[in-house]
Amino acid sequence: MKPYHQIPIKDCGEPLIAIPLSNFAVELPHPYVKLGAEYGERSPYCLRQGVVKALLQAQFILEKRYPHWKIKIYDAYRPVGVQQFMVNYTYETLVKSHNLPEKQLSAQQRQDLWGQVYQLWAAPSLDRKMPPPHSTGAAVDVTIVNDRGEALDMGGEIDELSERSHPDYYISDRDGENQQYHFNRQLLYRVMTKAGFCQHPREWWHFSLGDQMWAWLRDRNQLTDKSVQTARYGRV
Ligand SMILES: C[C@@H](N)C(=O)N[C@H](C)C(=O)O
Ligand SMILES: [Zn+2]
Repeated sequence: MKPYHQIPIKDCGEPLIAIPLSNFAVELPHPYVKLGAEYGERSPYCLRQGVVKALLQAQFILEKRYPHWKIKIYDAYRPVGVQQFMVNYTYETLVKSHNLPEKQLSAQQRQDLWGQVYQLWAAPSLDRKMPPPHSTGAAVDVTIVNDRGEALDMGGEIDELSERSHPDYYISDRDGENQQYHFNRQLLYRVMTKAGFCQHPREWWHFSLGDQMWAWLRDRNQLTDKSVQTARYGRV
């Protein structure tokens, strides 16, 4: 259980709608579909109506300052089944990277590896009081591409299991290249938060609006008067 799971959810009932992809850049084919994840009848490129509106606002803010630059959508809606698939996939990839058959791992080694997985991924819980953020249609993983269609270098990859995923990893670096990574991350942070999103404290690419994490972060960062915040989006 994460601290944000204490936040009560009062779902506002807004529908999941297709993201108007022509306004953005998109990672295609979808990275998790490529790995074999099954989405059923819903596309990964949909979000709650209010979240799509905010994402369009973020795109507007970006292109006002940088004409023809685009927010690039890596992932959006994710059913709990896909969350489970990605959690398992990440664990199996970690095991392989240790060059050991899973059966030979000690209980401690297994526990450590699962700990690393859950540093990055939310638990694939079916409990309606603690939905994985992407299963609410309120979370989106994004980066930025410039007017030549090139992704800005953020000094780390989306979904990277490392310290470099921390949004402020390069903050105190005065070295030229690392400073540029921090600048690029700051640009993404600014356009998304100006549109109302909150950023995951450990992942430079993950933003959400209206889910439990968002309500908890707003409370923590004192962005609201109310001491008890409520999430407006639960599991779809
Ligand atoms: C791992 C990344 N793609 C992500 O979305 N992480 C958050 C915490 C999640 O799993 O909801
Ligand atoms: Zn995410």
